[in-house]
Amino acid sequence: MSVPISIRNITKKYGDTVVIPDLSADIHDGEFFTLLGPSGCGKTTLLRMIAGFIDIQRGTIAFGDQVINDVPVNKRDYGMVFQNYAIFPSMTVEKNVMFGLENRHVPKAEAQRRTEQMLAQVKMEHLAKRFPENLSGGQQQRIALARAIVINPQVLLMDEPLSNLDAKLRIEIRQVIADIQREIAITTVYVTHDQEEALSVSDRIAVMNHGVIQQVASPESIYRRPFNQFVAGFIGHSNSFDAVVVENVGGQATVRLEGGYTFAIDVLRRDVAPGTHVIVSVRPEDFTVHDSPSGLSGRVRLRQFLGSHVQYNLDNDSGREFLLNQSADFGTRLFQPGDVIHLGVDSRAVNIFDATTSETLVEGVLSNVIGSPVTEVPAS
Ligand SMILES: Nc1ncnc2c1ncn2[C@@H]1O[C@H](COP(=O)(O)OP(=O)(O)OP(=O)(O)O)[C@@H](O)[C@H]1O
Repeated sequence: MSVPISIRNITKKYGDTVVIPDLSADIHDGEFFTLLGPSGCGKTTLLRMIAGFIDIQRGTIAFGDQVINDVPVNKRDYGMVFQNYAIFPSMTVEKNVMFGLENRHVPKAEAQRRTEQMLAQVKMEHLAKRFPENLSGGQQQRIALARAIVINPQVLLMDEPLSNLDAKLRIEIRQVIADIQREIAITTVYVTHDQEEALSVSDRIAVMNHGVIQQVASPESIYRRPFNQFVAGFIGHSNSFDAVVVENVGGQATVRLEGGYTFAIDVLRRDVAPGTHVIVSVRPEDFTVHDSPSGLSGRVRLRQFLGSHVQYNLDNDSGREFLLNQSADFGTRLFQPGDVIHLGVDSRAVNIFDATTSETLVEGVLSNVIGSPVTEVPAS
């Protein structure tokens, strides 16, 4: 039976180097929870602490009500899928999947039945008698997944399971993983540094940097309402403009960008005073192109056709570069290097960050990190 995982005040040091200073998180029963962050941010370390390969120096990790700090690796009730498949080369596909059941002394007939059922679920029943060396990487990872979940563990742990596969197989296998995870509703902790992968499969994502969770939220919230500039820049691309709040009457605000372009927004926290220096963050797809010379101007430096859209590298009046994405529909006007494009911003889609703390000033957006201060939003 699947259980929630509770992580409280976890610390990890290697010598004097603190890799995880103090981390807490709640992973809900049955959810697909992804640890996402740049290389070296500590996501594998955290996963390996849950798995029991790395000691928990301080803090606790619990599966349901059971604190597992002192439970040995082989007594923790999880299935794990690794980057390098880690299936036994000397055993057939069928034997690989059955291995965990035999270890748990499941009666032979039942073990056989569950193995067949599992192989059908990962669409590998026709290859049951093959040896791993005769399987592709994608097929090996299907077997690794089957082997991890056939034992009905409380938790499924996955450490960059797709990173050895080519781009097309990555998409195919991530759909297999997401489908099966939803079907059996097992609490899953998934580590990746690939943002598209995280956005596509997760119920919630924890974005990490330097051993600290920056934000925990749904993929849509992480992308649309990042809690700070790190999250905004790590997930997709964000253009940042220096700006100042001109007026703010109960959250109905006017903001002026460097260069003078001024626009109205209604999502600013109402406690942000006029005169406050802010960073306005705009996704490349959240500009509108003006026919008349008004708004924000950018001179085209480079145009790249990317299939579904055209990407322009533009220079603003101060010579700073920013990106614009336009759909590549038939009939969309293409600009040439040297052209000046006049733009407005979709004010619902912009994000505004405090220039000093880098944290969001959009009303109601929280980091949802356990233990972090909750910003009070005044009642209307
Ligand atoms: N055994 C070790 N001794 C010393 N430092 C280590 C050890 N293992 C990991 N580290 C350091 O701890 C930090 C976190 O490593 P970790 O592998 O958890 O990061 P990660 O986010 O999973 O990165 P990647 O995606 O590259 O695997 C890194 O700076 C790494 O160099």
